[in-house]
Amino acid sequence: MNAPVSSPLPRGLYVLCDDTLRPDVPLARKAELLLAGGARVMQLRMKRTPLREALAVAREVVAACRRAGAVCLINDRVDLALLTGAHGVHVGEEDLPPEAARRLLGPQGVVGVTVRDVAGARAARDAGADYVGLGPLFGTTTKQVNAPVLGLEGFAAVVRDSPLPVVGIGGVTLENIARVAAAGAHGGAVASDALLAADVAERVRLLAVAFDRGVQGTSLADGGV
Ligand SMILES: Cc1ncc(COP(=O)(O)OP(=O)(O)O)c(N)n1
Ligand SMILES: Cc1ncsc1CCOP(=O)(O)O
Ligand SMILES: [Mg+2]
Repeated sequence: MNAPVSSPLPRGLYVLCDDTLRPDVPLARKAELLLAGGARVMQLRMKRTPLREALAVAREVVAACRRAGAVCLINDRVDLALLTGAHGVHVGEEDLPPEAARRLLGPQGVVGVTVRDVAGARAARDAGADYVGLGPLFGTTTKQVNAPVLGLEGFAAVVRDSPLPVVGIGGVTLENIARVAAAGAHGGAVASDALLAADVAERVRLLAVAFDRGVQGTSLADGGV
């Protein structure tokens, strides 16, 4: 068990503003709805947006996040993060390595890295990452992931020994996010459960409250406040 670590990322709900879900809705509108629901951490995940359009969209979304006081991370692209003044990036094994992301962003930039286990989390720490994204926690259709589903117990086991704050991802929903928080997650990353909701802003509100309730559940069980 590692000692608690401080993080540039606020603990709580972590939303993905994703271009593969509801492609009929512009990303800037999705970001507006997610922020209206009180999102504090947003990752802009553009998998099918042409690069020049992605740059323009990222400029809009980063500005909206900054106005709302939310942290904005760009998925995959360190260049877009630098050009738009985003707070940081999230990178996985098909992206620039975390050492390179850190070098380009400098000490203040937030670097998140996808990992599958404790060894990955330690390597991410050594590479200068601020947090790790760990999944898939549950089944998901948003991304085809070539790794086994961890489930809550597998997730909690990695969290216990991770030297970095852990954001859980993959199939996180309103139904399970409190348990993800209670398992020790620093963040619960949600894409489809928020973006496919009839009322996106209201769903974000409920998800954030449920995560916080899960955190409190843990501290109560630990004899805390
Ligand atoms: C918080 C968080 N964790 C993991 C991922 C997955 O990143 P990656 O493995 O690079 O896959 P893509 O999202 O790029 O398809 C993530 N995006 N966010
Ligand atoms: C990007 C990513 N990486 C692992 S699962 C996933 C998608 C998460 O989306 P959802 O919240 O809809 O399961
Ligand atoms: Mg990636």
